[in-house]
Order: sequence, then C-alpha cells, then structure tokens
Amino acid sequence: MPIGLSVHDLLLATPSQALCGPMSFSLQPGDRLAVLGQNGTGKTTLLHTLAGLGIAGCGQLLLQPENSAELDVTSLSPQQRASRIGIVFQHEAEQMPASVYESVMLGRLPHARRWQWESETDHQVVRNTLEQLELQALADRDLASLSGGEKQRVAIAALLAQQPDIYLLDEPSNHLDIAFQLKILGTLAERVRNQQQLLVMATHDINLANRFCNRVLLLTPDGQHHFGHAKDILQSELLSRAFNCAIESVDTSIGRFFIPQV
Ligand SMILES: Nc1ncnc2c1ncn2[C@@H]1O[C@H](COP(=O)(O)OP(=O)(O)OP(=O)(O)O)[C@@H](O)[C@H]1O
Repeated sequence: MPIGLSVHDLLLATPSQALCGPMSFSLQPGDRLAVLGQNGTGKTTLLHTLAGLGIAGCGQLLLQPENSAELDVTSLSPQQRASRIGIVFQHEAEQMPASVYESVMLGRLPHARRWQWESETDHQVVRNTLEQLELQALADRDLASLSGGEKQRVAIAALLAQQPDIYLLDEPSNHLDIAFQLKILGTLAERVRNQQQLLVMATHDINLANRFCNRVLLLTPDGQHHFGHAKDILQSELLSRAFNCAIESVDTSIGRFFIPQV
C-alpha cells in the first residue's frame, strides 16, 4: 500500500546527550532516503526512533498510508508495527539456532494469525526470496555456520519476506561483495519504487546512496542536519564539511562518483 512519512520537530538524543535536531521532513510514497554522517552523529538512533523502538528525545512521527488516516508511529501496537515496519540492524543480536529457511520464514511472522501454521503463500514467499538473493543452496544450513556476507543476505531476505511498508536498514552493504551490494540495493530500491513504499538506509557509502536513493539526510557533528533531494545534498563542499575530509566529485559516463582526497 502506498505510504508516506512525516517527521515533525524530532529531536534525537541518547539518555545522556542531545544528538541532532529538531528536524522536520517528509517522505513521499516510493522515496528512498539515505542517512549519512560521521560516526556517532545519530544515524542508528534515528533508525531505532523511526522504528518506534523508543523515542529518545521528542517529536512526532506520522505514517501516512494512502486513503486512510495518519498513524502515530509511537502509538502502533507491536503487531501493527511489525506488519508495517521492517528493520535490519547493523549488528544482529545473537541468533537462535535456526536454518536459513527458518530464519527467512521468521520474516513472515507478522502475517500469521494466532495459532496458525505457515501458509502455502508464506512458503512461496520464502522460496522466491531465497531464489532472489541466491540463497537456495544454503536453505538447510545452520545460520551460525554462514559467512558474514551470507548472514547479511539472510537478514535482508527475512526483511524482504516480511513485506513491510517501511524498510529500515543500518549499513545494508556491510559484508556484501560489490556484486551483491548492487543486486540487493537494486532489488530493495526497485520494490520500494514500484510498490510506493519507503526505504531509509544509514550508510557510509556515499556512492551507493547516490545510486539508489532519491533523498538524503546528512547529519553533522554539531547537531545540525541537511535534508533534500540527493543531487542537492550530495555536493562536494557540503560533504567535505560534514565528514571533515576533502571529498571530490567526478562525473563519469555512468554517473557521478565521490572520492575522498588523499
Ligand atoms: N544507550 C545509549 N546510551 C548512551 N549513549 C548512546 C546510547 N546509544 C547511542 N549512544 C551514543 O549516541 C551517539 C550516536 O550513536 P549512533 O549509533 O546513533 O551513531 P551512528 O551515527 O549510527 O554511528 P556509526 O556511524 O558509528 O554507526 C554515539 O556517540 C553513541 O555512543
């Protein structure tokens, strides 16, 4: 279902310090937002806040599903939150013993009715997702035995199988080789664009942000932020100041790339 998000006066904070804000911005259905900024500027804290996992600070987060009333993220029930919002953390919590297939099936939990076994639709979604992320050959493997990149693909497969309205990802390219970075971010961006959903990803890769996101939120160490169209925010001067490192942009036949100066 097409969905937008509106953020009002959001102040990001930890229990001991204010990090960033107040910030106000809105995302339209189909938008892909990259959250950029130096280490410790609050990117992960923002993702947690958008997921409704405890607002640190204050502000208002409103989901705007097409043709129905706005929903305040902080007042969603756990069931509503799980069916609308999916998140892949940077460091997945210690996993329970499970196969790859079972782990991806966990993404279907928000769709299950109480006391109901997985449906044929659930199995079909899991099989399709495993195929999409080239994980079929690993389906029966114990999660603990996988490589870092394989585990990251399983985590993203579970998110795709969940089919939420909002996809939140912290450093999605972590551990992925170059081909999988492009394939997986391409898959996510295409789905979000086609289904008019939302994607928010925290990343340190400016080039992936430029390639797959149409909106950027740049957090700076002084607690300021810049939000806007990717092409307006991804500018050498702004990036160099935000990262305290000279960053050049180079235009090539396949697009613009950003390179830190040595
Ligand atoms: N529960 C907490 N208690 C105290 N400080 C915290 C807590 N959670 C996060 N912080 C601090 O808040 C700041 C922002 O953390 P956050 O993880 O959001 O940064 P980030 O931009 O995602 O960083 P990175 O690029 O390193 O992943 C950091 O200085 C972190 O140490």
